[in-house]
Amino acid sequence: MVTLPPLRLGVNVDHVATLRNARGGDRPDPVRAALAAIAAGADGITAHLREDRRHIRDDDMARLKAEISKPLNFEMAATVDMLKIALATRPHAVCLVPERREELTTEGGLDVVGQHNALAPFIARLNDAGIRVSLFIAADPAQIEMAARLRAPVIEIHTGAWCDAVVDGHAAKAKAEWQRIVAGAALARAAGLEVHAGHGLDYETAEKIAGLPEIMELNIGYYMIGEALFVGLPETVRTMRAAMDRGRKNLESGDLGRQGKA
Ligand SMILES: CC(=O)[C@@H](O)[C@H](O)COP(=O)(O)O
Ligand SMILES: NCC(=O)COP(=O)(O)O
Repeated sequence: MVTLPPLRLGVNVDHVATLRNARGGDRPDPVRAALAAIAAGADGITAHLREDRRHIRDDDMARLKAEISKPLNFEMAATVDMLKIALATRPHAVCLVPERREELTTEGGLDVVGQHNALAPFIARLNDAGIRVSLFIAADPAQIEMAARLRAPVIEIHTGAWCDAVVDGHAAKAKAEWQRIVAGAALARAAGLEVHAGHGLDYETAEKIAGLPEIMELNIGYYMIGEALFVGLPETVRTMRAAMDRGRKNLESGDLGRQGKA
C-alpha cells in the first residue's frame, strides 16, 4: 500500500461567465460559483481571461482574487497586456496557454519548443513576482523537456484529445493518447516538474487520471458547469471529488487493473 500526495481539484468557472455574457448582464456570477465550489470542497479556482473576453472579464479576475479564500489559477496567453493584468492581480498561479481568436476552445498545447525565446521573459517575470507558473502543453517529450529548461515549475498536460477520444468511443485513439499522457507525466516528474492536467475531463476520465501518481492537480470546468445545471454545483464538486478519490485509492491499494484501460 503506497500513500500518494493529495490531488487538488481546481474548478474552472469560465463557462458560468459564458452563460452570463449570453444576456450581457451580471447573472449568473462566476464569483458566486467559485465561492459555492470552494464551500463544496474545491481546492482552488481557475479562470481564463481570453484576449477577446468571450467569458471571463477583467473585473471577474479582480473579484475572484479579492473574494475567494483558495488559490486562484489565472489562465492567459503570453502577451504584454495579460502580463500587466496578472502582475496587478497577483494570483497564486498563472497558467500560460495558447490562444487563437477563431478557436471554440483551447485546441492544443503551447508550443514551448518553437516559442522558447518569446516565453522565457514571461516565465522569468512571473517567477520573480512569486507567482507559480505553469505551461499548458501536450504530453510531448520535446515540449516537456523545454518546459523544464525554461524553469517553469509546473506543467499542465492538455487532456483534451484523450477525453474527446474516450467520449467519442475511439478506443485505439484513446489508448494511444492515454499512453502519451502516462509517459509524459512520468517524464515531467523525472525532470523535476510538478504535473497538473486538464481539459475536457469528466467523472470517468478524472477518476482514471487521478490514478497517475505524478498528477498533483486537475483543473476542470466545462463538464462540471454542465452537470451543475442538473444537480447543482455543490453536488457536482462532491461527485468529482469522490471520483478523484476513487482513482487515487485504486492506485494506493494496488488495484492497477484500471490503469491499462483507455
Ligand atoms: C486553457 C483551458 O483549457 C481552459 O481555459 C479551458 O479551455 C476553458 O476555456 P475555453 O473553453 O475558452 O478554452
Ligand atoms: N486548463 C483546463 C481547464 O481549466 C478546464 O478545462 P475544461 O474542463 O473547461 O475543458
